[in-house]
Amino acid sequence: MSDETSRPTRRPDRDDGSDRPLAVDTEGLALTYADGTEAVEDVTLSVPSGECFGFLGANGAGKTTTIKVLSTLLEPTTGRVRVVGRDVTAERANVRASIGYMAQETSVDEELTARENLAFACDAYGVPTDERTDRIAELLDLVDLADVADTPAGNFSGGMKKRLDAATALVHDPELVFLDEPTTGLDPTARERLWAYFRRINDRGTTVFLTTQYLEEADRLCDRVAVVRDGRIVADDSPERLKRRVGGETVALEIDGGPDAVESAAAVVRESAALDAAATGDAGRPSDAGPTVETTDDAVRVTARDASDLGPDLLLALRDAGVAVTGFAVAEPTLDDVFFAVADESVDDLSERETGRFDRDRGTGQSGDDGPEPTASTGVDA
Ligand SMILES: Nc1ncnc2c1ncn2[C@@H]1O[C@H](COP(=O)(O)OP(=O)(O)OP(=O)(O)O)[C@@H](O)[C@H]1O
Repeated sequence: MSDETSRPTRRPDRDDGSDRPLAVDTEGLALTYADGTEAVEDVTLSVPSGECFGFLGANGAGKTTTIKVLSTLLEPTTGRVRVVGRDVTAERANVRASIGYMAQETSVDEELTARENLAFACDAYGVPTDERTDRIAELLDLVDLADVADTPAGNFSGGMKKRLDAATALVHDPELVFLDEPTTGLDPTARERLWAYFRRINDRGTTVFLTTQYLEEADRLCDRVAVVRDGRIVADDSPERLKRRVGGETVALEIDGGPDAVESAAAVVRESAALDAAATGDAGRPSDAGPTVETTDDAVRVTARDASDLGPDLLLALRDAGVAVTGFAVAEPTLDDVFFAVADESVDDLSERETGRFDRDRGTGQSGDDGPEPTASTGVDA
């Protein structure tokens, strides 16, 4: 992928005739800890090979517990859990050989150099001796640490340690890598760099399963995201489609002449045929409720699904009514809107299964090609 700033819509392994198994395939995954905490209650997911998948949730939602089950560190209490086509309980060793796991806490040995850390990981994963030198050199290049290969990791910045950690998880060339909140605590520049490496890893064909609290991270990196709340999936779709369904777009029409002129313009907008047509879309969800028209001191703001499509017709209606529009801007929804909507307990579920649009055989929703470009959003510390 060439663009380092936003994730183009990609549809890996959907219609390419590939017979690779789903990278992650769970049905009703649940895990209750020994003290009775029901950390994960019902997680049903299918992640196709090659996807960059984001698993979002607030603190305590069940992300790490789920990832530990998927990476065979914890046994599920109930449910069917298959990873790279194998059952995580019955075929644990085979699953382990095919996956990499980057934990939340950095696990590099600070006494060892970057190269020695990777050599140690090669030992641990049983990488054939004759492949090690090339593999280590390739990974040091991948994460941009070749120049400091022989420097002790204790001298590295937090971002460099994370990059080394990511490389360590890849020494055995796994089909699938789990990254558990990989950029937590890093500054924006280090985070940005790490994203570039994750893209490279994914672009080489490794499936990426990423947990994060940073919505921008999911937006920028992931083909698809699921949001977990209280151990259950409450949304599952491409970032573009989730944003469109939850947030709606807002068109701001700037009007000269003060509040009275703005109110007159709002009346024209409310009476317009364009708004009437938009109001007859799908109903029943917050995003699908009809368009809303609000006013500020100097603008009329129209929020609706595909509000940008309404813009030209609204401009025409205002021109025909003799209203001067001095500015026009479209604000796109963000993943924050999705997150806050599903964090709000009054919105039960935005998953594709519930809306009937999820096609489990394809493993994802339909293309979001016509969706808005991903926009930057802030982290959530809920
Ligand atoms: N070993 C444990 N024993 C008992 N309860 C646990 C244990 N580990 C986690 N929990 C609880 O399980 C729930 C889910 O925790 P988990 O760590 O999976 O969430 P998370 O989404 O990864 O959160 P965070 O972002 O804070 O890491 C929480 O209520 C947590 O307190």
